[in-house]
Amino acid sequence: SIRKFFAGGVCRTNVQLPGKVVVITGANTGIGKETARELASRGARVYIACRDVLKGESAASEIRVDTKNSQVLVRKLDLSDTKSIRAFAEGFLAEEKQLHILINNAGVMMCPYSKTADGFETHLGVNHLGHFLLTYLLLERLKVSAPARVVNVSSVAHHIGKIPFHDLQSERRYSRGFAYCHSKLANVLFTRELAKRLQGTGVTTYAVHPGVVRSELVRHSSLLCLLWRLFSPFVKTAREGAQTSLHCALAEGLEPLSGKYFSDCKRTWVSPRARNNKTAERLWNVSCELLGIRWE
Ligand SMILES: NC(=O)C1=CN([C@@H]2O[C@H](COP(=O)(O)OP(=O)(O)OC[C@H]3O[C@@H](n4cnc5c(N)ncnc54)[C@H](OP(=O)(O)O)[C@@H]3O)[C@@H](O)[C@H]2O)C=CC1
Ligand SMILES: CC1=C(/C=C/C(C)=C/C=C/C(C)=C/C=O)C(C)(C)CCC1
Repeated sequence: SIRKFFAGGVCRTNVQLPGKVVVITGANTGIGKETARELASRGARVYIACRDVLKGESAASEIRVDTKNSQVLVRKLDLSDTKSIRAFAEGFLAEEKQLHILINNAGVMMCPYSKTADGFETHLGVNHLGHFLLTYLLLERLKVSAPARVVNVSSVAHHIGKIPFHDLQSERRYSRGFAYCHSKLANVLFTRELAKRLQGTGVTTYAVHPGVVRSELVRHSSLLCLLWRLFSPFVKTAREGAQTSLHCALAEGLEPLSGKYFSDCKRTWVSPRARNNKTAERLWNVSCELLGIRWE
């Protein structure tokens, strides 16, 4: 019963997905892979968008066998390179007329200071800007497929994040823990602003905290690796961690809660900074400037 308590909320909807198209970033492992497995088992065509196609293929073949759904496809997407994001989107748009569910799941945590191919600090570049650009490029397909949903996997860590507009690339000061928290706050603010701009389109969006989950996310921190192992009965499995993403992607009647943040399959409070419309709008504008896009 202790395990059951820590396993958290469960996605209880029976919605089936024949004919539906799903893209999940970082679905070769961890929470993303389990999300992909469940959506494939419900009959969707699932695109595993990942930076390492070999790892993606190994996850996909396991899911195909497990779910008896042959429509699990792997495509290259490196969120640390806008050229790769554009190439992925171009390929996808040529291949698919519809997109019903986009799950922005991939993430990095506490990596040593580095920059993406476009000169963005890696947490900001991969966790926020990469998904921001991907969503922008796929948005028309989501709109024509409405009702459609965008799920952004954030974290409870957003509570200690803030958006350092004066030093967005952390060039003056870098803390790998805080850089992660800032990027997860950016996910919540992006969700909030996106929901506002998508009103009336039939596309809705949700931010998610999956729980504390056993996965490869802690790979850059030996302390967290140790903590995760020591407290393993209290840490969710990846399947348990996928439940809130699945709930936000599938549950009926969630549309009025577009832009909100969920944990354990329930709407949950966000930090005051994550409720600031001015910050959300400013982050939106700065993100467009950095990426060289016009997104009204
Ligand atoms: N685990 C936890 O306790 C928590 C996780 N989260 C969030 O959940 C999400 C999933 O994380 P989780 O499954 O735990 O972690 P994992 O590390 O197991 O999975 C992360 C995925 O993101 C991919 N990824 C990393 N960088 C890039 C990139 N540049 N381009 C494309 N894909 C990339 C990884 O690919 P590769 O395998 O090639 O490295 C991997 O597929 C993240 O957004 C994370 O912030 C939030 C709160 C807690
Ligand atoms: C205190 C404590 C824990 C540590 C929790 C931590 C450190 C959570 C970090 C969450 C992160 C990094 C989220 C990522 O987005 C455990 C191991 C659950 C066991 C119970 C006691």
